[in-house]
Amino acid sequence: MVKGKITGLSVKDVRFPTSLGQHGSDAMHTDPDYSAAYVVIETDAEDAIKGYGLTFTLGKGTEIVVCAVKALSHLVVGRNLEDIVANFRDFYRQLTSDGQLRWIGPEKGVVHLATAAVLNAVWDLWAKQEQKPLWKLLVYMTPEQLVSCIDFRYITDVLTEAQALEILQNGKQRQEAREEHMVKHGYPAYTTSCAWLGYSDNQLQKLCADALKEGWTRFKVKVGADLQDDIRRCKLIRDMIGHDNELMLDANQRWDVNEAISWVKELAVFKPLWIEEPTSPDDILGHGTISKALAPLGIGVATGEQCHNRVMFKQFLQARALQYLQIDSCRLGSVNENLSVLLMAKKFNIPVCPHAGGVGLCELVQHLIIFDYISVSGSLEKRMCEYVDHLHEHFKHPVTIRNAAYMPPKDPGYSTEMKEESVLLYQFPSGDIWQQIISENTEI
Ligand SMILES: C[C@H](O)[C@@H](O)[C@@H](O)[C@H](O)C(=O)O
Ligand SMILES: [Mg+2]
Repeated sequence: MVKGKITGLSVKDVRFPTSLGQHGSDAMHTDPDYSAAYVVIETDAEDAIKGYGLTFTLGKGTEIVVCAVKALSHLVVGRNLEDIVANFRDFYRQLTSDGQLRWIGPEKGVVHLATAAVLNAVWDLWAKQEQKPLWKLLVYMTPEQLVSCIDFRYITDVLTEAQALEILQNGKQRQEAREEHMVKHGYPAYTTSCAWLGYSDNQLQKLCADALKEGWTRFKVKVGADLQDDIRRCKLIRDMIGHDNELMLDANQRWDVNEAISWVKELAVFKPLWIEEPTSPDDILGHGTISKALAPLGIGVATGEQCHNRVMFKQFLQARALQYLQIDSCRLGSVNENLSVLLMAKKFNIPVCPHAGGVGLCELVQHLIIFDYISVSGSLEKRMCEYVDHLHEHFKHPVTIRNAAYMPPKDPGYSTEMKEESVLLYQFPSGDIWQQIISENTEI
């Protein structure tokens, strides 16, 4: 039973200088400093449990998300947690439909990233008070409770509340067996850690060899800046992993539509399973054109990490413009909006392969995709969750990867809580790490 009134909400700008090692670099984001707007909510409950939430950014601009979180806080502080979870849809709508704030959205951009950070903290608090990892809180909620958390506005033309209920009721069948499978085998993952665009060939080969030894069988490589480089690096990695293992490509929105088609055709020889973000994340029809052109080659289109909201995902699904749907735990309106997208993906029979990496994205999205398998999709076919091997040491309950699979978290909450010393050290710009970088004037 949840309790307590939210008495405080704080938000911090926490940045990790990953650009110094080119970790996370791609054809469009050549110097990412993996960062987070990190939210902590407190209540007056005796248990003094706090809720931790975050959204993911690349360094610059995190301060703007911090401002947006502060702009939302008047809707959160003073609310009873019991009222929030009993009317979660209403609370979601209050955060996303404030008559003035929605003008800088609606449900997109900075204000939606801020909404994600705040709601992620609320879900963390709720799961902790129920003493369950979030995935288990969701699995053991009734279909009615789950549906009550979803704002169906703008998607009822493809998913009504009644259709969502039916999917979830069907999902209750044999869910114990699927939960057992998750606890025993975990959720299948792929790695992006070997082939960031800024890594040298030697780095790529060393990391790939290490990953193969660790049992990884699915690899994603960054492409899009230079075709000859892409051909060389794709050949390198394909030769190392062999033809029994999966290779995916990620262009991070670099190309125009026709350029994407011709460029990927040049890389088809390496038999990629998908091309990720081939063009603008806003170009739904463009993704459809690319999907159709590459289908004869057996190459799918994957996208979602920068897809604003459920309405965009609805149209991607309606237009058959993607073959792999990549939800993100911090881009969409938290668990609430991710639930609606998981249900729409099930309705269209499209596999969900979540985006992860960054700061905490692995820690968070593992809960959502484990729930998806147990209670919504019921399938692991053509499904895998991204894993990136950076920054887990800064979390109190970091992910556990075994045999290239996410093992279900056991600790209560949404795995969002960072170590206090990490927050202190990497807070921007006051943290010691940043004071040192700034004083050395290291190009950052
Ligand atoms: C800037 C980031 O590292 C992106 O390159 C990363 O999220 C990437 O798109 C991915 O799919 O992991
Ligand atoms: Mg990507």
